[in-house]
Amino acid sequence: MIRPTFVGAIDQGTTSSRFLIFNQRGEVVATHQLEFAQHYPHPGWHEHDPEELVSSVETCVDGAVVEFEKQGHNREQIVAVGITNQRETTVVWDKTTGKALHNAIVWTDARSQELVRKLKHRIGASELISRCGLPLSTYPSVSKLLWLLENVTEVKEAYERGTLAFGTVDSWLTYKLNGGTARNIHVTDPSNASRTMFMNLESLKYDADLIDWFRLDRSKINLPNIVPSSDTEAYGSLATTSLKGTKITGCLGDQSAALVGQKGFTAGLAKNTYGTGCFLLYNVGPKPVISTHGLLTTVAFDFGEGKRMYALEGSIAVAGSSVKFLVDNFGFIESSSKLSALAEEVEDNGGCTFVTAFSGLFAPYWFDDARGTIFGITAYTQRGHIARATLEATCFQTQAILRAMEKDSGKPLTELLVDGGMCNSDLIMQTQSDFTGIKVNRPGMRETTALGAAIAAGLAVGVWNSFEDLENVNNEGRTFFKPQISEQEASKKFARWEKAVQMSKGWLNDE
Ligand SMILES: Nc1ncnc2c1ncn2[C@@H]1O[C@H](COP(=O)(O)OP(=O)(O)O)[C@@H](O)[C@H]1O
Ligand SMILES: O=P(O)(O)OC[C@H](O)CO
Repeated sequence: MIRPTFVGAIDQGTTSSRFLIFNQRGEVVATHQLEFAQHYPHPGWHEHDPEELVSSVETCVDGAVVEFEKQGHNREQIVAVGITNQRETTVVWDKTTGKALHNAIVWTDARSQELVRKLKHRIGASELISRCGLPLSTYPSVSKLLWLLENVTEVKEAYERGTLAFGTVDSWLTYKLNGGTARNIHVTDPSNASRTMFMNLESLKYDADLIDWFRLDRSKINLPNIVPSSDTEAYGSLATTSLKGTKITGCLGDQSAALVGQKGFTAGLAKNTYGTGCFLLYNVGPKPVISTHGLLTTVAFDFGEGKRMYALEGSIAVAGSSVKFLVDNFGFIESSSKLSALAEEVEDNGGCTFVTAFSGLFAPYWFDDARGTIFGITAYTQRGHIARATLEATCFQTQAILRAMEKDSGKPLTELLVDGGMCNSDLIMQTQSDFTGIKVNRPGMRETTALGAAIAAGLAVGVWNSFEDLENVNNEGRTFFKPQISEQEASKKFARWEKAVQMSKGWLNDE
């Protein structure tokens, strides 16, 4: 009897780590998830403990394997593992000891604000985007690395010695899960490398001019080798956990993975993932398109010649984290899943608009001096109004991104594929459809990010041989949300949002 094969996916997100085991139909057969600590040492700072990221992943792998074997399967049926991860988050370690030299600086972290402002005055600053797809901001990894080099003695010393290793979370996990110094596997894929500002979007190689522009000495810093997102050798194999020996054959930044998991393989398809942040990726085809309206350009995935795609990206820094904020900081609700119920206690936002600019506003605004602001509070305001204004903030930013995307691509989008924690709320998805005036298409199986990583890994080892093999994967249980308000009403609401955005700008100017 031929035993079925399975693929594992490590999903290391901003709020939690997970390991999921998929069958060939793309169904989840076993899973384990673990939240880990968020560190906010100062306003605007956000860190993770790199060792905890690794141990949480290891615990998830072991937990899911136990569940898998309880079902009568054998761990050897898991033929490959893919990794997907929060992007930009920066880890530095010493390549001789394998020890992290600082906490990971998370993608949301705004501590490099001053440094970035100075860089913006350097000649050539405005041209960087045409080479690497990203504008200067606190968001990409480079600003975090430069801050570490300026402020942390151990990092500076390792740089001077030539032993400093830099990586995004995919590189760090691959390095550690391969056993660290024992194998010294230091790699990344183009979808992750395109978040650093070091990679040339056309060549998918490090760009010496970019590295020089940041005044970094390439000979003193160990950058991960950029290899395809799907590869049978480069990522090594698991040396720890109960899946010892299983090959890692896929790697994608989480937003790219979600696009792959939604089967957004062709130009014109777009997905929006409502996780801690919210990220809209629009597949623009095999050539990069540089935005002139506040969007980013990123490598969508690189599955080899003819299967390499780029995306325009609209990044929203705060989405699910605003819901978590109502839970953790204000105790408005006991858990995120209760947000919709609270919002449904009232009919509308009661005149409140919440600009959730906790660390400035990302696309398409890029205001680093804005901070979270609630407008329109009166004696009438109830908790339900704030809940509604909170969920609307993500939907309005998505609306702003779609408008920018239409201008850049020249084509209006007709359907938005959605996933991520917040998409579990019907109210949020209906609001999104109302605001944007387009159909929202939500899959039944919403672990699309992990599925994307599994697809990247599975394509390398022949679990699937082509995109056509995935035709029947994840089609079931879809829900469609269609606009229920007029275009005129949506525009009126949006104008109010834009006014609030402009009024939140400049809050930090005098600091
Ligand atoms: N039903 C829900 N309604 C609103 N927000 C939700 C709901 N379920 C989860 N969330 C939010 O989604 C986020 C988690 O989504 P997830 O996709 O797991 O994120 P990540 O990949 O960033 O770790 C949390 O910030 C949580 O507040
Ligand atoms: O953790 P998420 O899902 O919000 O994704 C984080 C992004 O990759 C940051 O760019």
